[in-house]
Amino acid sequence: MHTQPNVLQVDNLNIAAKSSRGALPLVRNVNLELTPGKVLGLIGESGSGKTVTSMALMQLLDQRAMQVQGNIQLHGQELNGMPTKAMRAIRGKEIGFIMQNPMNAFTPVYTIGNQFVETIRTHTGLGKKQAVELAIASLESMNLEEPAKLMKKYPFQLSGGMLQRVMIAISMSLRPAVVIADEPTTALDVTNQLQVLKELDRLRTECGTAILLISHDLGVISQLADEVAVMRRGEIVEQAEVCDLFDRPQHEYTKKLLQARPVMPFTDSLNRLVI
Ligand SMILES: Nc1ncnc2c1ncn2[C@@H]1O[C@H](COP(=O)(O)OP(=O)(O)OP(=O)(O)O)[C@@H](O)[C@H]1O
Ligand code: NI
Repeated sequence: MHTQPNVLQVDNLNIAAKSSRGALPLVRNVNLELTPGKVLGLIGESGSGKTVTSMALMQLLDQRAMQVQGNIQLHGQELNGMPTKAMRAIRGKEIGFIMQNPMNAFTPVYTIGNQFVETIRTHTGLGKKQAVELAIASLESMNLEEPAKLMKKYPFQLSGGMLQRVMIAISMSLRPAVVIADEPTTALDVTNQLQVLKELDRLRTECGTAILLISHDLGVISQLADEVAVMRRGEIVEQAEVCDLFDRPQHEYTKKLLQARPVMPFTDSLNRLVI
C-alpha cells in the first residue's frame, strides 16, 4: 500500500503546568499524525486536554506557565521551541487555527476587515485591493451576508456565531496545509454548523489540507473524521478508523463516551452533508 507522508507529526508530546509545587502534568505521551486531505477527530470529556494539546501544536501556550516537551514536526520541520518570529510566519499561513473561543482570536480595537486584510497581507504578496477581494470572497463562502459592511465592524459588534464564522473564513483563506479546529461548530446553529463542515470538507478535498478536528459532538465527528483519537486525562487511550471506533469501541472510556450521547447510525462519511 502507498503511504502518504505526514504533514504534521507529533511524537511523545508532554505538557505540564508549572506551579510552585513543581510541574503538574496535563498531557502525557501523545502521538498524532496528520495526513494530507484527511481529518483526525479528537474527542474526550471536558478537561481531558484537547485544547491544551492544540495550543501546544500552534506554540501558543505561555512558556512561563507551561512546559512543552516532545516533537511537533511540520513537513519535517521542528516547531517545538521555534523562535516566536519564525512561528508567527507559520501560524495562519501553514497552520490555520479555529479557536474554541472566537473572542480571543480578535483584537478589540481593530475592525474585522483590518484584521482580515492584515493577516492576508502578512502572509502573501497580495496588494490591498486583492487582499480585500480575497477577504470578501472568504466571508461569502461562510454564508456571511453583506461582507463589505461586515468588514467595517468591530469584533464586539458581532455575535459569537458570526465571529466564529469570520475566524473560520480567515483561517481558510490562505489554504493552509494544516487546520486545527477546536470545537468549530459549537457556537453555531444547525444551518451554520453544516456550512462550516462543508467548508472544512471542501478545504481538505480541494486543497488537500490535513485537519485536526476537536469536538464533543459525535455527530460532527462521524460526518467529517476519517480517524478518531480518544483522550482521557491527558492521554490518548484509543485511536481507530471512525467506523471501527463507533461500531467496535475497545476502551471502556470510549464506550462510555459513545453511550453518553445517541449517535446517528454511521453511513459513508460526508455523503450526508450534501443537501
Ligand atoms: N493555563 C493553564 N494553567 C494550568 N492548567 C491549565 C491551563 N489551561 C488549562 N489547564 C488545565 O488543563 C486541563 C486540560 O484542559 P483543556 O482546556 O485542554 O481541556 P479540553 O479537553 O479542551 O476541555 P473542553 O472539552 O472543556 O474544552 C484542565 O485540567 C485545565 O484545568
Ligand atoms: Ni477545549
